[in-house]
Amino acid sequence: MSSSNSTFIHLHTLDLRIHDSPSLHIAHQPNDPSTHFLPVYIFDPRQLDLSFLPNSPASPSSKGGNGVQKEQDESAQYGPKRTRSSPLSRVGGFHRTSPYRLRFLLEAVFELRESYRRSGGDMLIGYGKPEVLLPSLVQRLKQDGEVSGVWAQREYTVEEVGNLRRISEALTELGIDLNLVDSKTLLPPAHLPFDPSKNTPDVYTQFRTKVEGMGLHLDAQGGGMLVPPLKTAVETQDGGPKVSIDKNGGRLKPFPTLDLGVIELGGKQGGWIKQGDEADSMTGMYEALSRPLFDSSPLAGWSSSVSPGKSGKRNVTLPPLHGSSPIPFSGSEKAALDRLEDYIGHPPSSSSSDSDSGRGEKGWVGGNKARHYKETRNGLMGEGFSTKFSAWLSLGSLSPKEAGWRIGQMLEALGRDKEVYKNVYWIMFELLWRDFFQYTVYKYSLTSNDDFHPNSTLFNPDGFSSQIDTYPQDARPNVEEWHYPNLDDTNDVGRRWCEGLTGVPFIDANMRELRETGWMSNRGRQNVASFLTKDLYCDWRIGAEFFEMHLVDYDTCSNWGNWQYQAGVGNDPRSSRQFNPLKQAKDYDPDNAYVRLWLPELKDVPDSHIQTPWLYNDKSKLGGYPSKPLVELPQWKKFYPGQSGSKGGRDRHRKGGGGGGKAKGNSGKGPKNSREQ
Ligand SMILES: Cc1cc2nc3c(=O)[nH]c(=O)nc-3n(C[C@H](O)[C@H](O)[C@H](O)COP(=O)(O)OP(=O)(O)OC[C@H]3O[C@@H](n4cnc5c(N)ncnc54)[C@H](O)[C@@H]3O)c2cc1C
Repeated sequence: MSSSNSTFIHLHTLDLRIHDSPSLHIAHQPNDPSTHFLPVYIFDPRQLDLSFLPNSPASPSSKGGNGVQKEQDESAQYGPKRTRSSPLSRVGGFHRTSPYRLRFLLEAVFELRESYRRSGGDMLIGYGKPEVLLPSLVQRLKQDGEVSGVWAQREYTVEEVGNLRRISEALTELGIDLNLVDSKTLLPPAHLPFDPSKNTPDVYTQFRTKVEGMGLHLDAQGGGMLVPPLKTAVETQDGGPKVSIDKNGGRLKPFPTLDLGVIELGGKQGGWIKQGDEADSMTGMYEALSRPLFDSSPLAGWSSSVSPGKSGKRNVTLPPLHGSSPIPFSGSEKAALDRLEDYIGHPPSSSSSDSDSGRGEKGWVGGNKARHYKETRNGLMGEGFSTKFSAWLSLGSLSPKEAGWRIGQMLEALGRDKEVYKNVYWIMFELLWRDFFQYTVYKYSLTSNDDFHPNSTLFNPDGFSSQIDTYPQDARPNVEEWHYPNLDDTNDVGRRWCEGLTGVPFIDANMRELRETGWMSNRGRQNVASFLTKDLYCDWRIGAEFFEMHLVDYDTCSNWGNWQYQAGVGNDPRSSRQFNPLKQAKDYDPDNAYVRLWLPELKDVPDSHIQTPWLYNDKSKLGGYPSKPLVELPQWKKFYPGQSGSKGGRDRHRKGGGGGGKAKGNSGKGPKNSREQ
């Protein structure tokens, strides 16, 4: 590179996409001085055990979640200015990333590199602490030219903000700025009608009312609630998105020439992936990063579809998806955009034949699933009952603005049909929940100067409740009375919950599905969280960490925020939220298909007793399933076989679209119901 070269570096973190990319947009403005565009992704030892990659920092060995583990170093403490140093969770000692989560991440990362390559550029992949790797890269680039700046997505959570801050400090020493862009939420912080760091309402309905007050009309100048996504990519015919910008002749600025071999990193600090390295492919990287996962399998093990065979040989291909997975998708940006198309559809293009939708309806193409979303969203089985956008949103391979804008377009096109409007708008309603949790966490983690809040409470047992008063403190659970699970004890109720062995089939089926597929429906999540915290009275953080390990859509704000909400230590406006698993099974698994799918050992138990096997006389038919539930509550009795609330003579309900049980519990409740999630 000549000294007139200037490189724009974008550090990809949870923004694994090229569509709606502020960095691509900024780097290609006429006034931007950079001559080259260098995207980077770095696997971080705080998320993944990197021990099997060359020159890697050794990670603390995992207990695999077999005992409550408190890390001894200061990183174990939750609080300002502290971060963790290990890829294990703090309370349960679980791996933070399961093989399925890893698969989804690798697909997103490596496919992103393909998108850059398809566009004439490339992406650098490294492993180690970004605050160590990035400065060494900058120093190397500065030998031959300039670095115009390093850019990354703004985050709102203590750990991620701490990481960005360390990067910023290291770069400042080299005279380089770390610039942050807002690409994480549907509604960017500067667009909100309040200062999110101080005034995010504590109750969802108030949050929603304020933002909806801006109007849903799609205003290209950003006058309405929604902000138009940036047009930085187009779909190609040959299998994926490609960078396309309205400046620079539509072309991506070139990738700089780099000799990675000469970038100096201290011993055991990680490295950059070079062409031909074993880890220079999805499967190669999977092999290195999954080894520690199989070397210490967690409580209840990994999915039977990914576990090493009996010979002990590891799986060296990407783990195959479970045959009944409700999320049979890749983590790539292309898969995200395909899903958006499949679920929502698109406006007719004037040039193509789809100006008439083919459904006898002008103005919109496709979107059949979205048209029924509100009716199906409480389903449990199949891919179609809900959008599944969360998995791509969590990694940023789908832009929330892109999704929201497309939904807004559909509403504009079809809004006169009240039924369609109600169904489609409910997706927006849910996306706003996501923003609500992002900004709640922001408010209670960071101040308006982006300093750490002195009392960050996202991960503490009493959650936000020490700071907010959505309902009286004396109606909150007493944290002192909680059971702190001993996961080494096979009889511990917290452990039995993790293993899907509580003896309550509706709960256990959901927990088995989570382990087997990396997914659980929203209905299931609410139920198992309520059961752990309200029925078993366990520390909710075990549940949040177990979810973090397994969920392919794990998102810090949505996960920990929802867990607090369910546990009664968050910003739920209602104190009495407790799900009755038998009523829930009756309403949402009316023909028992869900429980039968995930608890095959109960195959010989008749329908009359499959949700209450402890009441079945012939215990020999339980196939090893617990013969007694861990708890039995009086309010369940109404739903026992033969009782007034039970299914009686096999009352079969019609199935909703996409294979999900039609949500009975919800019908008739419009978006005015603030508590509905
Ligand atoms: C205990 C618990 C833990 C959860 N952990 C996570 C998590 O780690 N990551 C995550 O993305 N969601 C989490 N959720 C929220 C919700 O369950 C999922 O977002 C939803 O099930 C994802 O499926 P979907 O994309 O098909 O959602 P859809 O029903 O299609 O909704 C569309 C989008 O709205 C957003 N959304 C919907 N419900 C919620 C909600 N309650 N909170 C925040 N956003 C919401 C999601 O982005 C989702 O993709 C959790 C909920 C509970 C009760």
